Amino acid sequence: MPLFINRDQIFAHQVHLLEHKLRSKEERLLELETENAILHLRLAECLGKLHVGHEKNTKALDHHQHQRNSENITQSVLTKLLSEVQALKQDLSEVFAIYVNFANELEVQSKQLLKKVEEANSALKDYKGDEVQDLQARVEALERTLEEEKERCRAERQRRKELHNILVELRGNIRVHCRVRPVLPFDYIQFPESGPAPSEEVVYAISDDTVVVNSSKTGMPVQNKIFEFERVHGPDDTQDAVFEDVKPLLTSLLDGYNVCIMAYGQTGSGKTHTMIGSQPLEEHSATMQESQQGIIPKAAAELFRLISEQPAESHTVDVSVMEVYNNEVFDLLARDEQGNAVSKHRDVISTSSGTSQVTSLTSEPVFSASEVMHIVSGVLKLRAHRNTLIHTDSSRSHLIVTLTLSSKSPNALALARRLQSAKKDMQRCSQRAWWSPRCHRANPAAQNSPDKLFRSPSTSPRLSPSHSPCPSPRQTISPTPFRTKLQLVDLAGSECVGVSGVSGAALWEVSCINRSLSALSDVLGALAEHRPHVPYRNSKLTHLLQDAIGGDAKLLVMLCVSPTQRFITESLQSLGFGTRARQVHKLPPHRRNNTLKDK
Ligand SMILES: Nc1ncnc2c1ncn2[C@@H]1O[C@H](COP(=O)(O)OP(=O)(O)OP(=O)(O)O)[C@@H](O)[C@H]1O
Repeated sequence: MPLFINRDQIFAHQVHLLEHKLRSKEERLLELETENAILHLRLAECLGKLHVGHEKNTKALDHHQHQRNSENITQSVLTKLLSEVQALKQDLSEVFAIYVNFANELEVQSKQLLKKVEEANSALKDYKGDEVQDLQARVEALERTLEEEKERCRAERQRRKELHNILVELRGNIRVHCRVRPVLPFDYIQFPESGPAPSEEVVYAISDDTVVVNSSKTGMPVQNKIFEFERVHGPDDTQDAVFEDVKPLLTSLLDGYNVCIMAYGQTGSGKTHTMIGSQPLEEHSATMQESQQGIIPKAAAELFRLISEQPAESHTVDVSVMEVYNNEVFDLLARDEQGNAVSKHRDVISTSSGTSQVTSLTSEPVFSASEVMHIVSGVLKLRAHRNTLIHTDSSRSHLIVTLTLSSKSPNALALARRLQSAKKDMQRCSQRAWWSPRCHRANPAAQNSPDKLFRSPSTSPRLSPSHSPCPSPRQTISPTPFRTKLQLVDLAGSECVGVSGVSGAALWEVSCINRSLSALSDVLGALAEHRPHVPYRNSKLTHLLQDAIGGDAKLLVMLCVSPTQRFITESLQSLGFGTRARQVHKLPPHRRNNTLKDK
């Protein structure tokens, strides 16, 4: 190891040491600075916390101060309230004292009043003894008189009705009933912009014999047109209610009158509903609900009920059904060689006694109402129907159901009518005999045995016996059955071609329907005006119904009317037809001596 260390080396060594120390000092300084910064941070944190604590403290102090203030206020309010309660208590005790005084006073006063009332009552009793009792008696008497008057009025109304009915019968008037149906979906009018809208109701049944139509023309005030008929039914009237007023005619049938009930009205006005009922064809049977049945099933039931009250086996009933379609008569009970149901064309002829008759018309014996309806519902399928804009199932033909009643042991009234009728027929025939060779020629045929013409009811089907023109005196006293006819007619509906929207074959149908209804109207016009010629033969319908319309049968026209503005023209036309029908004075109805004619 060298002994001499030069100064530079020592110096360098010292510098190195000093540099080392400096570095250590600097490091230490850095550490201290870091610590200082941390301590600064902590200080800041502590200062922050101190500030928050100070704030909290201040708030708590404030709160405390506020509480103390509130307590002071509450205390003062309580003190005030207490003094007020004290004052109120004082007032209350004063009021109570007043009330007690008042109650005592009231008691004294009511006692005094009661005493006065008792005194007044006893005074009134003395008074009532004379004038009030007298007044009371007069009021009671007046009430009694009023009741009696009301009763008399009711009886008078009833009597007026009965007398009117007798008058109608004596004058031979046609009875007209009217039924206004309810508003139905097809009463709605289809507007291109807004779709369907209900048409306004304008036809009202205002009483049991009056219909009012609110008729308005554009720019004119509304006019009420009033129509009176023997009976008017409103939209709420049931099938039973409608039949109730038709029922007496069935008794007339057994008393020897021919009867015809005919439904007239525009298409869709409710004729088929009224005459048959409103259920699908298949259901037109005995099973149709009784309340839903129309006049035909109800009349058949009533007829058989009336027969059941007569001596057994005294009556037989035959049914025939025909339709007038496109002015031709069709027998709906006819059968082909194989026995299948076919509708066959038939002719209507006039007999020399002035009646009309359908040739070779098939009739079947029936023994109950359900049998009648079974046959009728069977042939309804053959009836012409069509779908029109107004009515989806519109009848295109006039349907005529005839029930012929043959009576072997007629009642006294029927016998009297028969005698009277026989006399008339003999007179008529003897007057005609001097000029009518046909009358003489016809007599031998008329003397045929009744058995040849009236087969046993069990043989079915059979042809209706044809009329012979003149009876002989011997025949008038022969004890053979006599016949009365119940004709039930569901006419096809009148309609405007434009409204029903039909064309082609359907147009021809409408034209035929309208022409036959107009012919019916013409016949009524001629009868009402007593014209010498009545144009029965202008249509098959009028020719066929000649006896019912102009003869001595009891005829009831059931007008069916739609209630809405949409069909007002047709409704007014139907009501006008009914009014015209009422004006017809026919021969007073009498029993026709069918025995003689049929022989
Ligand atoms: N009084 C009524 N109550 C309830 N519905 C009714 C009434 N009258 C008619 N209707 C209904 O109105 C519709 C038309 O009635 P209906 O078939 O009897 O008319 P219509 O006069 O016979 O018509 P058309 O002459 O075209 O055959 C049916 O659906 C029927 O059920």
